[in-house]
Amino acid sequence: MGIRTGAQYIEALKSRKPEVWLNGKIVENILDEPYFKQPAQEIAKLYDMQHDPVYQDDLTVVCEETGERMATSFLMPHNYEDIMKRSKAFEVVARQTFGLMGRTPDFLNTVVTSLAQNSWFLRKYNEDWATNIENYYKHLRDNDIFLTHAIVNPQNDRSKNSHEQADKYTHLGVVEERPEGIIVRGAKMLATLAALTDEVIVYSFPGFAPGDERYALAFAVPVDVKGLKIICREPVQDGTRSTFDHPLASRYEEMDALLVFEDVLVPWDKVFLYNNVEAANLLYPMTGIAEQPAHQSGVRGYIKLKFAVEVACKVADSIGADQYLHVQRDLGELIQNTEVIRSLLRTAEHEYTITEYGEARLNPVVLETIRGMMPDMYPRTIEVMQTIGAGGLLMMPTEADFLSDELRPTIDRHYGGRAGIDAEARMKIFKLAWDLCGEAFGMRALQYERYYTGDPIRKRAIFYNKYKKENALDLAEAILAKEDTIKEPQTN
Ligand SMILES: Cc1cc2nc3c(=O)[nH]c(=O)nc-3n(C[C@H](O)[C@H](O)[C@H](O)COP(=O)(O)OP(=O)(O)OC[C@H]3O[C@@H](n4cnc5c(N)ncnc54)[C@H](O)[C@@H]3O)c2cc1C
Ligand SMILES: Nc1c(O)cccc1C(=O)O
Repeated sequence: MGIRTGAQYIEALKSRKPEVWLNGKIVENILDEPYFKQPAQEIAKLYDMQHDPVYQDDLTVVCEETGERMATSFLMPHNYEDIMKRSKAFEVVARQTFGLMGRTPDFLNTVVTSLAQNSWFLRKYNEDWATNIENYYKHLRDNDIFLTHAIVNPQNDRSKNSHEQADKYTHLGVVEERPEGIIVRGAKMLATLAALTDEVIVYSFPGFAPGDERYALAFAVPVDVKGLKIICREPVQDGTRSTFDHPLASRYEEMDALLVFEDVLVPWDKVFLYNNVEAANLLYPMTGIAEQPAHQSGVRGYIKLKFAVEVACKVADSIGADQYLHVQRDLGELIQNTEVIRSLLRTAEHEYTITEYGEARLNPVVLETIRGMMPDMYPRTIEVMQTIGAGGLLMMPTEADFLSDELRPTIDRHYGGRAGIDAEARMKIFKLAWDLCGEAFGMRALQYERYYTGDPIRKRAIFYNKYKKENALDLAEAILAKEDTIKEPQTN
């Protein structure tokens, strides 16, 4: 089939009936539901862009195996050129949604591409797991499937491992083996966009202990598989809000969901890992899924940060507040933050290495530095936006007010900004800002940057411990040892 169009993506959505729960009811038709309509169109647009001559050479490449075009995010990176092709594709996608949709198809394409490129790891444990992930990659690539994922156990009792929870199947685990596959039961979170995807892949971040064998698994199923409940969180928009009043929330809602598997059959050929605590703990660090998706996340996060910083600058400029020294200082800080992330991305890409299996990987220390800094930089941007917009963020007439002939002259008189910024121009900027820094939509977007890659506190601690192990702190050691000449660092 090759690359899909937006219409083909929408047709596939229509052809399925996943069990999606929203506000206490099962959604009969996803696309009739106002909450999902616009976000589905945003995804469809990305599929259409793959066919647009303006974007096609960035978003797609010709697959060496099939001779057909495939999404660039399915390209297995072998050299710097591949890295930069992927980087450009990530950026083109991110710009279309201002980085606000984190789980566009390219994200999980990179996850599965990385797993398949590193199937040697699974093959060490089980030949079938390796073959299964290789075939699954081809299935996604050749049919341009949109995937969601659920890799975290729900927060039931974080002080206990999965096998110690109150119920054996609070967390997702295997109930029994059958000739045709495994039966799985229990919950996983936090499947972003699940209702709008074709299939779901399940695996886990490390953290399994002996006794957790039944929970140590990885597999994929269609989202409409029998027994799968997709329970959506409360929406941040109702699908009918004005695009004037909520330019972002009305378009880029990425609905998150808890997935509850009630005795779902996973066929053997879709099982990628099972009943093996060691393999489950090593999957993340050994298969490139700690690095390759971080490239997409880094590029997307950079675009989102840059966008939010630009909005903060517009807010300040529109009311003349950027004439004040402290506002200039804060905005200067935000702009420098975006430059730090941009520079780190280029460094991570430039300082790539080739693994013994021929995979090109970005510098992991630099990637992890981006992941460590974004949970501080993005909230800081939002904080600055809130403090510059101040009370004005709450003093905004609605689109309906603007449309009132009686009220409009008053609005025009009292809601304008500095010279040259009329009421409508200022309100458009402030409404954009409020979607980012006040609305539930913006708070979810902030929570995403804090947590999408895991708990930032533990991630920084892991980073420190690994850094300490791998670096000799040789400058400090040299002075402590009173060396006359300082040795040059070893390069590898
Ligand atoms: C908007 C959004 C979208 C997301 N999308 C997806 C998605 O599509 N797919 C997906 O699989 N995941 C997704 N994630 C989930 C994400 O992977 C998790 O939120 C993330 O891994 C953090 O885990 P947690 O939320 O369970 O927090 P927890 O790990 O429960 O942490 C909660 C608090 O408890 C502390 N804590 C908990 N356990 C420990 C411990 N062992 N040691 C020390 N401190 C501890 C933490 O420091 C933290 O302060 C998304 C998250 C968000 C916010
Ligand atoms: N956040 C991630 C995810 O959801 C899947 C795979 C990798 C990551 C990551 O940030 O490393």
